[in-house]
Amino acid sequence: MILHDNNYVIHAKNVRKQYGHGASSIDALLGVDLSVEYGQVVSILGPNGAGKTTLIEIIEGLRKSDSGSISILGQDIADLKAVKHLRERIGISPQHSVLPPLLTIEELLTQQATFYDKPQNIDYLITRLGLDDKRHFRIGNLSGGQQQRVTVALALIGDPDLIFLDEPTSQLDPQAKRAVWELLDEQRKHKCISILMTTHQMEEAQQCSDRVVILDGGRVLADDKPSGLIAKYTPSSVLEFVTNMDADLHFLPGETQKVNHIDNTQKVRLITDDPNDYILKLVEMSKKDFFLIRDLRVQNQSLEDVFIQITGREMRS
Ligand SMILES: Nc1ncnc2c1ncn2[C@@H]1O[C@H](COP(=O)(O)OP(=O)(O)OP(=O)(O)O)[C@@H](O)[C@H]1O
Repeated sequence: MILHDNNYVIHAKNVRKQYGHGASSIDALLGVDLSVEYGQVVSILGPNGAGKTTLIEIIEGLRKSDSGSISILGQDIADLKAVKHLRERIGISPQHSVLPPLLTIEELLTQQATFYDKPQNIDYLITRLGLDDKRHFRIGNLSGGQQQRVTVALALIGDPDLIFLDEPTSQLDPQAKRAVWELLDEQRKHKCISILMTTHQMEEAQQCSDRVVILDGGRVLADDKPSGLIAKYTPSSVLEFVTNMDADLHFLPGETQKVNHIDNTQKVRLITDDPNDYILKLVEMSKKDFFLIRDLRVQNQSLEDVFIQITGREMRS
């Protein structure tokens, strides 16, 4: 089946993949649908073994699916002739890549740039990825995190329209992660690039994506904007404050948690759909009697909570 859906830069339908045969076979993908609109960043979020790399590499054309149909940039990937000319428009940062250990960063990027008509500026990529002081280092002498940033540079060097990133920041410290995401954001602002990435970092998926696809056991369990997932699966907020031990808290529901502190105060924690109602009441109470309120805060639930809600377990388990 040929898909030419102009709204989607990626359109995958009913993708299936089994590894091996018989009793020891593994169903890695059990009929996955996934679409990415032009200009979107979509994250595939899931625990180890969920099928993320299998899915992204099938879409990239690096692995073969057993069945299903996939189009990228409007071309059916089964049509090898048609997709050949798309190579220049696609950038790939694989999870495991073998880089030439004897070349320096500058030599590798300069060499790769010659494969493209309009490559990006090498100095710009090196600087924005925080690799200035390593540009003349051989790749084999770089740390895992530095090599990972080189892989991101290689994905961007051809100035692609569509980028695939398989766990692009898994080995990076917070500062390097920020550098990668600021660079990708900058690229998005100036060009209409689309990104499909895999991650098992909730925070990254929540902050960086227009949409999150939660994959587990080879199935898509949820697919929505991060805020949409949180609103759908965890509508409640957490209200927390510290108050004196003898504060009159009769207006709070029975399931409110209270933890005593040694300084004669208690931390109160309440899950509620209407934190504002309780905040107004607390303000009112604090005016009447001796009623301390300190460290009052309302926290929205996170994608971590969504994952637990959907799968019944934490990501790391
Ligand atoms: N080449 C392969 N041969 C056999 N089984 C494989 C192969 N590649 C992956 N699998 C199996 O398929 C399932 C999905 O693996 P995949 O690597 O796609 O998951 P993942 O979500 O990317 O995991 P991780 O977060 O650990 O990278 C796993 O059970 C894995 O063991």
